[in-house]
Amino acid sequence: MKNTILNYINKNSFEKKYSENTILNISKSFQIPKNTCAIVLNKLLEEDKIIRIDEKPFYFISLEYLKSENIEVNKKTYLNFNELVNHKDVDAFSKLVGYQYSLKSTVNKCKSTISYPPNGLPMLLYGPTGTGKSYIARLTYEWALNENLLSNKGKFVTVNCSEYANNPELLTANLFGHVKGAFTGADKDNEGLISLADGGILFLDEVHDLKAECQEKLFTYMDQGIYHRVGDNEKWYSSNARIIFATTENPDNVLLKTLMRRIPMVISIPSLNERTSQERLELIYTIFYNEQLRLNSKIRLSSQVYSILMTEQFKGNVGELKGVIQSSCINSLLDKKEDVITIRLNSLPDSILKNYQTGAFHTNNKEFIFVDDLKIHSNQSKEIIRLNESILNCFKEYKIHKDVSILMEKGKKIIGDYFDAVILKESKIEQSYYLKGIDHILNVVDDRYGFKVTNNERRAIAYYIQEVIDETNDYWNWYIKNEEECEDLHEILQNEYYRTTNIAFEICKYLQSYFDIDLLSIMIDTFIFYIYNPSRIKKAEQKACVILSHGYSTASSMAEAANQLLQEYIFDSLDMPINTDTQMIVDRLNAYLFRMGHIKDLYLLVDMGSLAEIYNGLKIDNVNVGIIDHVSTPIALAIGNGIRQGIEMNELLKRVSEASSCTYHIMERKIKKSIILCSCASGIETSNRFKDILEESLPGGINVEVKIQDYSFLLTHKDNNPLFKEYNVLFMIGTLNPDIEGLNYVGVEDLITQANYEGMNSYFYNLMSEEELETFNKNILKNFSLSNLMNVLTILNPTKLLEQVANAIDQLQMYLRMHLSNRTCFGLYIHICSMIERLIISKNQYEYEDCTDFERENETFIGFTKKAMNSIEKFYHVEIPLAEIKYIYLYVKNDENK
Ligand SMILES: Nc1ncnc2c1ncn2[C@@H]1O[C@H](COP(=O)(O)OP(=O)(O)OP(=O)(O)O)[C@@H](O)[C@H]1O
Repeated sequence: MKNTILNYINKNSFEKKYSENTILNISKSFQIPKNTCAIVLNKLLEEDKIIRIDEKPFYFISLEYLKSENIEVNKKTYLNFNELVNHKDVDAFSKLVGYQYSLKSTVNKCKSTISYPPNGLPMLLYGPTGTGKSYIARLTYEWALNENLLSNKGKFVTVNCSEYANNPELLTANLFGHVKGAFTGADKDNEGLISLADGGILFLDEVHDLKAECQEKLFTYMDQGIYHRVGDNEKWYSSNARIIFATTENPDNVLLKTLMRRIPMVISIPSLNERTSQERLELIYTIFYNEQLRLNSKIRLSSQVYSILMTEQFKGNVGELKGVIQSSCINSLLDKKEDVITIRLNSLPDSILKNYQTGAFHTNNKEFIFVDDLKIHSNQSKEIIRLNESILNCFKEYKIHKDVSILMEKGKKIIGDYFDAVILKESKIEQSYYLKGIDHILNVVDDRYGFKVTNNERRAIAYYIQEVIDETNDYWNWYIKNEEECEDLHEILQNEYYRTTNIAFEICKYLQSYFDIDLLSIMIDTFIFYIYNPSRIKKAEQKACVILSHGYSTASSMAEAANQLLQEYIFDSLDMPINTDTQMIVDRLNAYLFRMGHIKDLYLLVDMGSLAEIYNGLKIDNVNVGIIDHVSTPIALAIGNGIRQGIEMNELLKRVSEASSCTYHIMERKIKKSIILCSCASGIETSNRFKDILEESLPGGINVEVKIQDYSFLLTHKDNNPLFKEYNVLFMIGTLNPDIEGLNYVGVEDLITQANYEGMNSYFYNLMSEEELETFNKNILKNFSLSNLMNVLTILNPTKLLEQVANAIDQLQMYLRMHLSNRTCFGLYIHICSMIERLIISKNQYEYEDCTDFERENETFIGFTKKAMNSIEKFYHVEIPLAEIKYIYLYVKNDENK
């Protein structure tokens, strides 16, 4: 059974359907009880075969799959998918309901106090019972641990002072430790809790019960970090524990003034009644949700129970609310049908029920609310943030599956769901101001691009905009936190869906100026997902049609009219003031084409000007360019219609020119052959060997060649290299980056250490299918292993040579007092081994560059290198020239560990 379940999880993981790996699905698929299923899953978890993502509902992903994707796994459970993929530790406080609302300033104060340099400051949490003081103290510890503020083994040690209210001496002895014989019963030394908390946090709960003598004894520790154990007033002990106090009493009344003076931060925690009903709802949901997990069942509650939980003045605050919910779950365990536990009025504990008289409720007793549905309500106020989060989650998944059509499909669904959910929310869009503005903007866009928006969608957009405005602060904060990801997502959408991006951008620009809101890329992306319509826009995506005309708005009016009449966005326009010369036209066109990304056909509709001159100036390859002159609106319409019907460029331009007096010219795609360039600072021989390995690694039938070039030639010619003109150089593989603008570089050491396959794969865009890329990566993995490379690179005894070189590099690191990264070491191994062979064979009489400056400026480095290489030089009877030492120097200088 275990293996069958593992196979199931594995299969879903590889198909990226992770979220199907829930206990419920697994138990249904294999017809086994959920409890049994949970036991098996826990076993698999224990055995490191799977990990658990604690989203709601939680699901599992197989380790085999994660390994295949090179996703680093360093624990068994993750709070969410984002944490797994980005390895960002989720803020420990995010578990605290209200951490962004009523407890926001509390959390901020805890964070800044505990991290105050050098060792944090003492703080006091003050609030009624059950408000979460202990929980907050614990989360402060987790947070500090994640932030590396505490030592690795630093513990969280709790002392509840009220437990010692009648025996203060025992508390002092337990806290500070005691020596053998200090008091009756002290039969051995005891290190004490302050010592146990060394490097961590000591949490003194109910500190109002800490007697004055003990408070005083704490001062010395708080001031100097030292203390005496009970029974030994001679010896000083030291500890580095940060202290958090908590009390339910007014601290000014119960703590010594001298202690209060030593606590710079007193944080008061609000009672449950002081929190918003939104937050109370979230608390109820979270507590029930955890019970669902524990009991492995769905829970529903009657509307009466719901209403009591929402309104009751719980004196014991969150703690009491939690207790009431837990006991009502226990009381209802027997009322479990078809895996659903029902919580009714009589499930509530008597202490609550006695406050309510029978008949006080008029709500329909048959109404039940499922706990899972509470979630939707509990997060209502920040829908916009949740929307953004969902979009970014899609993007995170995209980074694994790399299929932009799936990204688009999921993004569209998220926006669709959001629209569905908000359309009915009248309250937010009462003000006709929003709707009026949105109507106005969407009508303009409709006129330009034939982009129809239904009334319901208009309402949803109005709601969205109002949320952006209402939640500006949170919206911004969220964006700042996720800026990098947002911009990456935007870049991908813009490259792949340029025309859709144009429309989305235009809508957002209008919204920005009409409502005076900030234009963030996530907003544009939201609109890209919303307006993208595969049947309408996709076919136009690979084609660009630009109307170029002299005059201030001739081209744009023509494009606008044509798009409107065609009811589709086909034409872009470039207006050329009368005195614009051809070069300026060409420059603007090139900028436009650069933004367009991948297109196959470019239609240029021009009013006059030299067609050939325009064409020759275009900086594009692999695109069919059709230029037609004497453009007019009817000609644009005829072309637009033809494109919509899918007529091929040659045929279309022929037809249009025959029916009018204009001429056209087509330049077929000029396809430059794509190549990978091998060029090694270690010599042409090494380049040649890399070339062989690469050719062996490329899957059959791929239209990519491998070429070599002398490294010094590459350096002298920089971007003026004739090879770059003749070929489309996908990237260069070598042992040292020549840093040439526009030349992508992949270091051999990256291939050995399997770093950055992703970057390399992206250079094969459109040249290899997913499967071919996979084969290629597997071959690279095999062929570029260090041992294989050594075998191929040298005719000397590779094991011996590698050992000697590795020793030399170790010595060099020691002399330099540096620790080089693995990447740099691998690069150096390859480089130096190839160099030694070259020196021995002396086939390549290298013209070494003049190194006088290098020699003068790096005397120490040269001395160290010679010393480290000394035994190799002796063994192989070679002398390592200065220019080679300079290469080694460059490697070391570029090391990322530095
Ligand atoms: N904001 C919150 N989010 C989630 N759970 C909470 C929150 N606040 C409190 N709880 C839960 O409520 C229970 C009571 O909290 P806690 O024991 O921390 O309160 P306290 O203020 O220390 O109480 P006391 O003063 O009686 O010691 C705990 O189980 C805690 O996990």
